[in-house]
Formats: sequence, structure tokens, C-alpha cells
Amino acid sequence: MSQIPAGVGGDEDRADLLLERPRTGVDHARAVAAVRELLLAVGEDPDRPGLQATPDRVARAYAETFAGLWQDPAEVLATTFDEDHDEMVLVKDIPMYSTCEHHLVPFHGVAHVGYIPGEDGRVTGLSKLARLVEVYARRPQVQERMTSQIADALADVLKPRGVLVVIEAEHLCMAMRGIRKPGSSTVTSAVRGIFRESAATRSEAMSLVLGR
Ligand SMILES: Nc1nc2c(ncn2[C@@H]2O[C@H](COP(=O)(O)OP(=O)(O)OP(=O)(O)O)[C@@H](O)[C@H]2O)c(=O)[nH]1
Ligand SMILES: [Zn+2]
Repeated sequence: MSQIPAGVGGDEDRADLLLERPRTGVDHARAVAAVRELLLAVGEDPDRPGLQATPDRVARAYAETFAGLWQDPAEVLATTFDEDHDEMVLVKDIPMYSTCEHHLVPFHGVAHVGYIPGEDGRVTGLSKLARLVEVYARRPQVQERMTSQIADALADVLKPRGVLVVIEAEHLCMAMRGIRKPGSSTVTSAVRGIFRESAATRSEAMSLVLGR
């Protein structure tokens, strides 16, 4: 656990966040009080038997859902090893659940993360790519930003020749409320290095990712 939320913004953002946020992890008592208040606001009785434990439960669930705010992506990628491999490594269909920062409801789907190792041949464990997705998914998010953050973290730490991240997700804020279009899928991509520079390399990788 970091003392300061990692990768949330620049130094100024961090100073602001420290005024508003507990120094380590979610403030449980504050979250419990807020959920109780929300139940009152929607016209419920938080003291009825079915709801008595709900604020505590929701606070614990939020601690899990937003745990990524307190995790450092560089730590996740800290274990690297040298491997003489200069072709693409791709982990497809990583299930991911995140939270839309506009409505605080889930968006979920799959992430595909690929990279071509750099000249020094530094690679990371395959599970670390999925862990990196988790670090950024477990925050209030916008799909585009999450996609870029994963790509940037990989580019910064591994110094690969190229990085490609694609996320396909359904937003429950578009399915269960608002425009109510269940089944629609939002696809975002972020490319760095050779995938950005070479259209041929990018389209080859994209067809691997999307399987078409
Ligand atoms: N670009 C982007 N938009 C998102 C994401 N998640 C939710 N949104 C959109 O954020 C927008 C917020 O729009 P607002 O008009 O401020 O909110 P709203 O009145 O609740 O909008 P509706 O959802 O259209 O009812 C909506 O269009 C959502 O579909 C995301 O990850 N990326
Ligand atoms: Zn939303």
C-alpha cells in the first residue's frame, strides 16, 4: 500500500487528494456514514433489519472496488526478467470490472494487453499484465483514460518497442438507466511506440486482438 494514491495526477492533484482522502486506503467510518445518508436521501429506512448492515457492507465493498487508488502500478511490474524474445506478447480476454466515474455503476468486459519487448529484452510475468489492468480498473474510471493509463504504465516500466491495449466493455449506466441500450459495447484502444508509428504493425496486432 502506498501512502499517497499512485498515478492519480501531478503533485498538485496529490496535495489536494491528501486533504480529502485518508492517508491509507478507504476511510471506512466515513463511507459507512455516507451510505447511511444516501439510503435516507432515497427515502429508505437504514434502521430496518434488512438494511442495518448495509452501510458497513457497502463500505467494505467500496474498499475492494476502489483498492486500485492505493496500489502502485510500478510495484506490480517490478518483477521483470530478461528473455530473448523480440516479437509480440499478447494476453487476450482479461476479464475486467471497473466503475464509471460519472454514475458510480460498473462497466465491465475484457482487456487485451500486448507489447513487443525493447532492445534490452525486458519482459514481465504474464499475470502482471492482468494485475496492471486490475490496478487501474479498481478506481473511479473513464474507459478511455483507463486504456491509456495501462499503456503508459507498461511503456514507462518495460521500455518496450511498442504497447497495444484494447478494452471492450459494456457500461451499465447505458444499459440499466439513461439511454437503456443493453448489449452495446464500447471499444477503446491505446497504442504506443511501433504500434503508433507503423500502420501495418498496428493492424496486424489489432487483427490478433479482435480475432478477425
Ligand atoms: N467517453 C466516455 N463516456 C462515458 C464513460 N462512462 C460513462 N460515460 C458517459 O458519460 C456521460 C455523462 O453525461 P451527462 O449528460 O453528464 O450525464 P447523464 O445526464 O446521466 O447522461 P445520460 O447517461 O445520457 O443519461 C454519458 O454520456 C455516459 O454515457 C466512459 O468511460 N467514457
Ligand atoms: Zn456512467
